[in-house]
Amino acid sequence: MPTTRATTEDRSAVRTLLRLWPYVRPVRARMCTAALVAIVASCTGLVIPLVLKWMVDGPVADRDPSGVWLGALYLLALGVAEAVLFGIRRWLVARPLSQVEAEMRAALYRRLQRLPVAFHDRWASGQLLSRATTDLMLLRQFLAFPLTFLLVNGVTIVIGVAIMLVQDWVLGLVILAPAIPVMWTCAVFERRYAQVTRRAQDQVGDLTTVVEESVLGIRIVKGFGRHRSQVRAFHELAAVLRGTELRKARLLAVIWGVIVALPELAIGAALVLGSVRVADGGLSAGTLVAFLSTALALRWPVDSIGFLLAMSQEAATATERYFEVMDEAPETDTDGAAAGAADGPPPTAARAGLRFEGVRFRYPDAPPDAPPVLAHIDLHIHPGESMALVGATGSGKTTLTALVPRLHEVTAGRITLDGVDITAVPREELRAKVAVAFEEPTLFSAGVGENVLMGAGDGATAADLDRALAVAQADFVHTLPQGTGTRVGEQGLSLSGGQRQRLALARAVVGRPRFLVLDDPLSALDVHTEAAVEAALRQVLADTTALIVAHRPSTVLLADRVALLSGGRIAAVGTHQELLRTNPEYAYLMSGDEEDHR
Ligand SMILES: Nc1ncnc2c1ncn2[C@@H]1O[C@H](COP(=O)(O)OP(=O)(O)OP(=O)(O)O)[C@@H](O)[C@H]1O
Repeated sequence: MPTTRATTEDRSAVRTLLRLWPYVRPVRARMCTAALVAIVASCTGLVIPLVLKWMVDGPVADRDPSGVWLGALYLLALGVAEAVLFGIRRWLVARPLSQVEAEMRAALYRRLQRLPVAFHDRWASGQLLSRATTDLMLLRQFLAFPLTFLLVNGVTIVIGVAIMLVQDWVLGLVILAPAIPVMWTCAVFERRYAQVTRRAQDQVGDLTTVVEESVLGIRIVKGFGRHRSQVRAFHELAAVLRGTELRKARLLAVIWGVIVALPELAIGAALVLGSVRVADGGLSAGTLVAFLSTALALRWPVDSIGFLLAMSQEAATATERYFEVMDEAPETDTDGAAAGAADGPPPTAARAGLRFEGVRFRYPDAPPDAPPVLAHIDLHIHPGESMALVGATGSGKTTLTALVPRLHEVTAGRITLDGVDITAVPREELRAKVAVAFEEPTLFSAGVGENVLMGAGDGATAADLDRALAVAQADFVHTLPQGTGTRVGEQGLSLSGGQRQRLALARAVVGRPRFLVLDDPLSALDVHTEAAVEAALRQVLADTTALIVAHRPSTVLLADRVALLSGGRIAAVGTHQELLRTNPEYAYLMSGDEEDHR
């Protein structure tokens, strides 16, 4: 299962999180206002101990009931002000942050659409899914809460400690004593937590992949009675994830223990020391009350640091995982020197059509010592000609067809359309010129008509749709409950294989492409339907240059000529009959039902 596992050891969480700035920038004013409001709210809480001091040393000592009531009123007003301010903060950030999350998700989706097929070959879909969902949710939570509160709590702690030192510097120093061990624990925690978080988030991605694969492959799972082993595999992965989450919980428990216990001990020590000094008359009771209330008011800001740091680490990991995808180079529109030649020289007879010149191709993730899938391909398909591509299974036919619309890039050599290097043609233009249909037809969760019209530009009409459906012998569409508006289920699973293939073929021909690349498009059809499709397709192919991967003589007969792919080269080119006579490999590949088609 391909996943990416980056190391987080040398990562700076701050530097990683700073990469979020371009997305946060548009809402920076609201974020700053919200942080300011939160700081004011938090500091409002610190005024309460000072009111308490005033009450204890004043009205309480003087036994003045009206002064005590006034003090109580002040305390109530401060409490209400604090609550209202925190409410305003929440209101300020909620909407802008969901906007940030939505924008980041849209950017990720845009990038995924633009990343080359080689990237998608390499990445497990669950890893991408978990980045688009869990990771982005973690980022929103970080921006809404820890980002603000690490700042707010930091400021509150500094102001609170300053107030305590001003009240009584000896007791203040007692309270400050745990600061160094707490900071050291935080630093160690951060490093360890970063690694475990990364592992957990990657494991969520793996688990998502297993769930997705077993849902999509439910027929295979059931058909082969593999449900128990699938459940076992899921349980095993879930147990690994649970172990990692428990490790996270243990780390959190340790830091929480240290962060809570040490300051509590310090408060206890300050309480004893302060009480002794009040008894000796060296400290007023009001000052001790104010001091301890301030210390208690700082408990939450200090205690929360543990989980705020944990959430920040998770957010840093999520950012890292997000940018692993965003940093991948998307498909460029045109490449280097060839760009600009798209308008190119007018095609001459020798140059027109589809040409492969010394094309070599190796999959980027193939082992370095493996031979290239395509070693040296030279092939010329004339304008309006249809060429069948025949070869043993695994000889590279699908690979060769994928090079024409640039789903993969040639390793060496070049492919030209009407004399123009395909790398010089903007991809959008190239893919408008070249239509494709693959053996495994993918349909999207949309209406049948929408699925077919995906193959045409915006100007396509209902007549174009009907023509394409007729060519592909897909008239069964009209008998569906809502005709061409009928939605096909996820991946079109509610249709038969042959029906899906015919829709994919209709999608390929609906835009009247100049070049057509078909990868064994009729393999799932019965002979009668195949013959009908071929008859209709022949009219389409009359003015289209086509490359058709074929396994069966019936499909080969669609084409004007046949190319035999063998050993990474075009071993022979000729008509079906010529090759049958002169090429033993071709004759062998076509043996079986060839007699019916002579
Ligand atoms: N994404 C990939 N990464 C690495 N190698 C690949 C990839 N896709 C295919 N291959 C390898 O490339 C070779 C050619 O595969 P390809 O699918 O082009 O053959 P094919 O002639 O179309 O086969 P078939 O007739 O069975 O469809 C095979 O050895 C295959 O293992």
